[in-house]
Order: sequence, then structure tokens, then C-alpha cells
Amino acid sequence: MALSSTFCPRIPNKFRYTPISSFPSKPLLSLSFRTFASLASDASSQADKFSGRVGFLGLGIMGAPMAQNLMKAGCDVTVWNRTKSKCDPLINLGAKYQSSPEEVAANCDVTFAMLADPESAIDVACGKNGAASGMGPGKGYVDVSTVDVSTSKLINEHIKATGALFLEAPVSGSKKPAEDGQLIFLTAGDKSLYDSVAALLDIMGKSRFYLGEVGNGAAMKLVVNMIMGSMMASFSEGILLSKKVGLDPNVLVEVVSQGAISAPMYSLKGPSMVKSLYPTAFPLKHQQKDLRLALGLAESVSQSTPIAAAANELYKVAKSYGLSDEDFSAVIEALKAKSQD
Ligand SMILES: NC(=O)C1=CN([C@@H]2O[C@H](COP(=O)(O)OP(=O)(O)OC[C@H]3O[C@@H](n4cnc5c(N)ncnc54)[C@H](OP(=O)(O)O)[C@@H]3O)[C@@H](O)[C@H]2O)C=CC1
Ligand SMILES: O=CCCC(=O)O
Repeated sequence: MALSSTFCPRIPNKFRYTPISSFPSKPLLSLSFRTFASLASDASSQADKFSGRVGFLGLGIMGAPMAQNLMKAGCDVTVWNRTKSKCDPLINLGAKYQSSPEEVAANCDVTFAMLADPESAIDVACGKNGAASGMGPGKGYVDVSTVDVSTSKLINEHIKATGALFLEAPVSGSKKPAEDGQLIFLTAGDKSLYDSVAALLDIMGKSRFYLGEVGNGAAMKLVVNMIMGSMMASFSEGILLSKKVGLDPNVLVEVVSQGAISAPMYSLKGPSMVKSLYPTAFPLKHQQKDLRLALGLAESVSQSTPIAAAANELYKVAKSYGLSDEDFSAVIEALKAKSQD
């Protein structure tokens, strides 16, 4: 089946899971999607949906809710995850399962991948029994993992060599936006695949950017997360400094939230950081990975990034304290430990 060939009807109630068997394939329809923002948190508001078979590889913090939102919207979803038990909740909701990325890709029209890092993204796409082995003309591969430019280009080459199409589409937005279908997609690659999967992106996200050639999506994502990592490190310093000089850090968080440097991240994470609580939405190890990759990107064009480099060191210290799987806001612990030296 050609990628852009089919769409399924709107489902009447977003809270009711609709068995995939009730959404048979339909003949070719022309694409007529909204061009940018979507109301994807309300699956029932979607006018058009892709009804080809959708594969999803990688069901971690982000992948699981993204795949679930596709299912809620009535898509025919096949899942795979390295640790099989993470597939079970989706299988219980009606997802199909295949035992390798290759088999998922072979059985689906478009396959999404949401993997930890460059190594896992390459392995799952290009390794033994990887997705590329199951790809071919008429299929598409959409990698939504956060990776560096060269990784994305490598995966693109492997996928394109099979005759399939490739789109990189890393996301801005964390666990809650993933659950709410409010992600921001930073896409680049085959425009025809972008057009074909636009309805799927709109189920999982609130907006999407098409940035041209492969690598631009990865680069945009790394720049955004480089800024975010530095912001969080700086915020951590502020919280600790305010405390040390006798201020109430909760008041600092409130003051920041009302001024020009206000950011949702500060209001969201600040109160728990003050309590030394770091419920994981974005694992610290992934933030450090993104800073590392962003520094590599900067070096590749001789751009000076001293703030990001300093922030990266702090996340490395936090990792060495065993905080890799905590939320990235736990970076504040590295500063606490430092100040106690
Ligand atoms: N969490 C967030 O807020 C956001 C994360 N991201 C990015 O999205 C990606 C996923 O993040 P997130 O869901 O939080 O991460 P998780 O750590 O929760 O999930 C990582 C996924 O990658 C899989 N994986 C790891 N190593 C391998 C491997 N060697 N082979 C096969 N699969 C592997 C894991 O499988 P298993 O279950 O077996 O370990 C799991 O499915 C990362 O690139 C991250 O930077 C982007 C935006 C926001
Ligand atoms: O890569 C993670 C991004 C987290 C976010 O955008 O809130």
C-alpha cells in the first residue's frame, strides 16, 4: 500500500478505544490537512486520519504515550520495544506486536522510532533485524528520537537505500505534552513523507515545522535543548543562591514566573526542585546527551558555546552522583554537592 493512500474516519469519543479492525483501509484520498497547528489533544476533533498500518519502535517515557494517542485516534498500530514488557499495556489496548523492528517495518506502511540516543537509533534502524531490513518502496520511516545530524543522515541513507522514504522528526515537549498530544515536531527529510504523515503528527502534537534537508530537524532540536539545559543549570544556581542568602526560593520561583524571564519550565519544575523532588519527565542522562551532541554541533561550525559547555559539566557531575534516571532538574543536586565540598 502506498503511504499516502488511506485515511480513517474520525472517532466519536476520544476516551473509547476503537478496535483497529473497525477501520478498514479506504481508497486513495487527496491530502487536505491543516497546515500547522492542531488540536491533537482531542483526538475526536481530528477531521482526517491516516489509516495505513503504523509501526512504533521504542515505548519509553515518550514513545508509549505517543503510540497510545495514535491508537486512541483509531490508527492501526504495531509496536516493538527492546524490553518486551513495555509493549504489554499497548497490546492490552489492542496494539499488534512484532518481535523485531524489521518485522514491524515489513508489516507497516509507516514506522515511527522513539529511541534513547544515536547508538540505539542506529541499531534499531540499521542493525541486525533492524527496521531498514523490512523497509522498501512505498513505506516510510519517521525517526522522532533526539540524535545528532550525522546519525540522522546515516539512518536516512540506510532507509533510502531500500527505496523507502525518511523523515527525521524530533520533538520539543516532554512527558505531559506527549500524553496530551501537544508535542512540537521539528521535521526534515522527504517532503512527500512529511505530507503523508501530517495527520499522524497532528494526533501526537500541537504543531509541526518542516525544515528542509535531513539534519536540520536534528540540529534545531539540539539547539533548543542546549538552551534548555543551560536555562535549567542557571535556574538551579538561582534557587540555591536565594536560599543561601536567606530568601524563600518559593518566592523566587513566583517572582521569576511573573517577569520577562518567565518560562513554563521554571513554574513547572521549580516547586519540586525546592523540595528536592525530581519526578522524571525528561531523564537527566538524555539532557546530558543532548548537551554533548549540541557541543559537537557547535564545534563542527566553530561556534563558541561556553555556557552550554559549563552546563554540560554540571550534568556530567549529576550523572556521576547516580542521577541519570532522575528528571534533568536534578542537576541542582550537583551544585548542592559542590557547595558542600
Ligand atoms: N522524556 C522527554 O521529555 C523527552 C525525550 N526526548 C527524546 O526522546 C528519546 C526517548 O526519550 P524517552 O522516552 O524519555 O527515553 P526512555 O529512556 O524512557 O526510553 C528510551 C527508549 O529507547 C529504548 N532503547 C534504549 N537503548 C536501546 C537499544 N540499545 N536498543 C533498542 N532500544 C533501546 C528503550 O528501550 P527499553 O525499554 O528496552 O530500555 C526505550 O524504549 C530520547 O532521544 C530523548 O532525548 C525528546 C523530547 C522529550
Ligand atoms: O528533549 C526534551 C525536551 C523536553 C521539553 O521540551 O520540555
